[in-house]
Amino acid sequence: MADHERIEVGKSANGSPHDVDKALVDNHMPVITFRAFIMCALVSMGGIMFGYDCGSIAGYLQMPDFQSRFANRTPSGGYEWPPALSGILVGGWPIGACIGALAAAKPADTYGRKWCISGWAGVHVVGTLIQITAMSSVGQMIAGRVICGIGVGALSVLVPMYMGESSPTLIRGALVSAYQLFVTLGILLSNLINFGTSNVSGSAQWRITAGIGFLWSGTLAFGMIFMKESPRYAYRKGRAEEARQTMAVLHGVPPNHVVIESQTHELGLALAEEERAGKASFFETFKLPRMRYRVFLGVFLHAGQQFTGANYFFYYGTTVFRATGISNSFVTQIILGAVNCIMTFPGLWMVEHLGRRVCLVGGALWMGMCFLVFSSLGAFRLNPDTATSVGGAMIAFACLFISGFASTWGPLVWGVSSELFPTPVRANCSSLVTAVNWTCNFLIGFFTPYITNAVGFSYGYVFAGCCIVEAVVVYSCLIESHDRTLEEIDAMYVHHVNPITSAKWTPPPHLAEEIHGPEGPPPPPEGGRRKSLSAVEVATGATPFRLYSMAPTRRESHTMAGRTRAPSGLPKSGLPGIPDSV
Ligand SMILES: OC[C@H]1O[C@](O)(CO)[C@@H](O)[C@@H]1O
Repeated sequence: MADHERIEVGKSANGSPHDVDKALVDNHMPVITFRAFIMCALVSMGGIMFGYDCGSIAGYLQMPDFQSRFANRTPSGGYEWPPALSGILVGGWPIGACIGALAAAKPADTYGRKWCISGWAGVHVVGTLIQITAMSSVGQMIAGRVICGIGVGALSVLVPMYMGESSPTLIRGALVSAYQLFVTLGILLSNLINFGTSNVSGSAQWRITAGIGFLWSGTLAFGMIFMKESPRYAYRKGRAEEARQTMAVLHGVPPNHVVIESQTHELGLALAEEERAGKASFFETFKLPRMRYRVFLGVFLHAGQQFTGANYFFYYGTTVFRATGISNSFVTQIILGAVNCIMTFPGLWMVEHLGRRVCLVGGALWMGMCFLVFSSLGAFRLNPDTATSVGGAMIAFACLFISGFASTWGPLVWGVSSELFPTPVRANCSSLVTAVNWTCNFLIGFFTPYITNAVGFSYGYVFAGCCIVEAVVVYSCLIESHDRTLEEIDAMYVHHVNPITSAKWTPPPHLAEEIHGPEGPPPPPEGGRRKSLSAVEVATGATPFRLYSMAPTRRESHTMAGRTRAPSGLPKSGLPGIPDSV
């Protein structure tokens, strides 16, 4: 249809009766508008803040001015970090983040996404202020880290949620996946800035890096004031016209465009379906068919992501590589940060072409192998005479490890775990697994100094062992969800499909109809094949596009804690208080 051509369609794109006789237009829709670009650039600051905080501490611990203020003096006149101190300086941040992630959802539903994002970024500004003004009080420094963690943790839930709810359809999938990319970019930026300031004299060494942190959080806190509320949130609050106007502005089309009409209608359907499906309480979650198994898998994947050992390098890399005798460990940290950022791109391609199981099992085996070599070199070959060659080889294996992490377990775990959970329990399960991720992140941050003090580089064998266990568990327990609808994944777990052969599974005819209804499988969403769910769903249970499972098909009941009658021969919802038939 020609651009700007006005058409009378007689009724809405969805044929909804209330829109009959409304004039719709179907003119050209740009891929991205200036307004949408500014919105995305602004909220991506949330991802950068995550990575920046995570990556900067490694450098601080090695900076002489930071040590002279906060570390303990040794009898020889130097400085040392008692394990408890460095552990809490590093680990206080993920503990704060865990609290922030758990606290974020409720106020975001009450006050709206945009004001909460601005507010939590403001919390981060306060945390940074506390850190930067610390003269020699380590308690103040720790408090600042925890407060920054609270801000980042809350934003780790809200930023992907806002992106998913607001960004134009055509770029939504790419943008939401890009969140992990911004995290890796933040790590790299902090590594580069630490490198630049490490030779500056005085407290500017670390205060410059910390001060630049204001740029991300201050811009986000201030900039959000001028952003529009997420259309999905506005719609839920009964402000349908505002939602329509916002979508129109972000898509660069008039409010009566067919796409806006269709999306407004879908918001209505999604909301009605969510209300119909209801929410299961935390304990009811475990009574659903095979939910204990699936929750175990989700928790395992998130704990596993942390116990691959990636944060051993991101938090303590500078210390680790100084111990190998490498002259500038800040450079090594930059190399690791760059590998982490760049290798996230092939990961996005691999998961779509090789599938989840191959990526996760292959990634875990690869990382395990890298840690085996890394630790063996450090434990048995490293001595003052071999420091340059062995230290160099250790850096090479650390880079190979990070490549494996960044292209598999780093980004994939968030999407894969969310595909495990049916709609009514997704919010509960997602909070649980996010909290597990942050808690394990804390465990690595806190206990690493104790363990490395005791066993040195042999610590890497623990991570190697974890990676191998992870490969075995994923191989034996995780169903291949690539190119499957949520209904199929759900049914495959409920019907005990063998994970090892799951990629080739086709539903027997009677089940195919239960899954898809008599019309067969629904068409894929805009833009081709269905992709893994994003951090949006993980964090909130919200869905950036309308899920197949939210379509009001009759089969949903048997696996999705539905309120309708469970089809014969299939497990019932098992939820107390939710009747099997209505
Ligand atoms: O890119 C590395 C970063 O990614 C995460 O695993 C989150 O997915 C962080 O814990 C880590 O610091």
